[in-house]
Amino acid sequence: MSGRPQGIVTHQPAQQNTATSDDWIADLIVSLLSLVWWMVKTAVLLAWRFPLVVAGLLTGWWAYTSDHLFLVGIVAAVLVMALVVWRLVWPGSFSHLIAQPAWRRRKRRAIRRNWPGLCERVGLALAVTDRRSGQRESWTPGLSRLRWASWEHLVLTGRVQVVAGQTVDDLASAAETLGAACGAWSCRVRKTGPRTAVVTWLYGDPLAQVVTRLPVPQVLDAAAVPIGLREDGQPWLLRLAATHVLIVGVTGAGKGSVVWSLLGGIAGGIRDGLVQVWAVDGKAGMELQPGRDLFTRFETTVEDGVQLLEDAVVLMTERAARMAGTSRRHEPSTREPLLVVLVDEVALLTAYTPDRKLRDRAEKALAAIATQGRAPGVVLVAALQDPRKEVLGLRNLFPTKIAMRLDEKAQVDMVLGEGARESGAVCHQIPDTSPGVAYVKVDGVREPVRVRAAYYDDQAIEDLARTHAPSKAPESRPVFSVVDDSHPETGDDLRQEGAA
Ligand SMILES: Nc1ncnc2c1ncn2[C@@H]1O[C@H](COP(=O)(O)OP(=O)(O)OP(=O)(O)O)[C@@H](O)[C@H]1O
Repeated sequence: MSGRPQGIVTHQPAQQNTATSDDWIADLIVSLLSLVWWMVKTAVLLAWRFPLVVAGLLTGWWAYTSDHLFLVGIVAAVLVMALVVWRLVWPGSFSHLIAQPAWRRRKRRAIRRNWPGLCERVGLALAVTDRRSGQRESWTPGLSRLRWASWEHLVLTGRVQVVAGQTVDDLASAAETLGAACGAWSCRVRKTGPRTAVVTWLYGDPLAQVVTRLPVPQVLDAAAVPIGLREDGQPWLLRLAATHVLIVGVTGAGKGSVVWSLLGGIAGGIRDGLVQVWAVDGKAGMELQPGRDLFTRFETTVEDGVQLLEDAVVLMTERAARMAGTSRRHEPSTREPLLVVLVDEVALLTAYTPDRKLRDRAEKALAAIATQGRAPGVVLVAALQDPRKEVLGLRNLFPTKIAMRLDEKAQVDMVLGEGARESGAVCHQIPDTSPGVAYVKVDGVREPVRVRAAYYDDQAIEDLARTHAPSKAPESRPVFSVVDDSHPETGDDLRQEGAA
């Protein structure tokens, strides 16, 4: 019994020796391949991260081995001198083509590389205990798609996914600290999903300069009217279709520039008869008079202004009755144009006029338009200085709110809604040297957006009115008749009260 196993045993060492030598060769090949792979990877990484240093070293090596050291030295010295001269004589183009791209690359790389550390420092790291090992680990939100959204305005954006156990609100609360930690003057967080957000770092302020007048769109797009610039350097496009717009700001805040930019943005539609603007300027026409030719109706007294609002309600009611059962969405046409009811300093109608009956009629007509005007294409655009409730009780009926410079920080939430100031809308901190700057809050979108309206000077307004006045052809005007008897509670009601 014991002999056979012995034979086997004596054979085994020979088998083991072959296997060991095979393993040894395989290990060596694997190690060599790993080494080569590591060297290639490191070389590519170094060339990618430090292209100039690697190019310099390679050139130096080549010059040394091929006896061209002197020649290369001369070329290098000439290059350095050329750069110095460029920097001194044409600092603008040097900064634009050399310094800024290098700075942008460094900045982006630094944030990407230091992201976990940055998150830890601003309180965005979550300590988690590993279930198997029992060890404490630090989890930080993931960062991807980090890129410069605007080179000109130095806007860097990245997609951030918070870790399970965090919310986008946690990220938003850390935005200011995160911005400062990254050396940005401002940082915004825009939620894009339950756990994802786009983070925007602003290294420059595109709104610091006056925004020049935008080209007038020749084709009406009431869903995206160009008004100016957003702080991320993108155009500020305002939805006018199916909404109402409230513009609030102290005197001199630049409400006029929002109004004129808006009129400029729809001027193509006004000229083509697709939009009608009925304007009320209770300050005897002082503000809106230069654009008189753009308006189908223009009233300059409180009494006439209130009448205009009531007429708009009649038109709205008629149109709604016509649309009932056929269409739920108004499409602007020359027969049924989008009606923009523009009221400058709406408080003159609702609060400051001593005639109580007139105030009530104004409130009632404004409330009717604000609650029922969107579907039949009657849009209210109102400008206001004082946002208190007793001045304009129905400010919450405006889905789009634009808050410009305000006196007190409590007024921010008053205009834009609860939590707007916490979300970064610091209207009370807008300097009086930046007229036209505002925060826009649209219902359904969490974060207010900082913007600046383009500036229209008197000449620009005059040109706009001259070149885009609506055609006087009778067929381009909507039929405006007394309201149908079947809807007495809205149109007739108001009309009778108005006449009283
Ligand atoms: N977007 C803008 N860019 C640069 N300057 C502007 C802008 N908007 C307004 N301004 C300047 O600020 C001044 C005040 O603007 P504006 O009259 O529009 O303010 P407002 O809010 O309408 O004031 P008020 O309520 O007293 O009428 C203007 O004379 C103009 O010079």
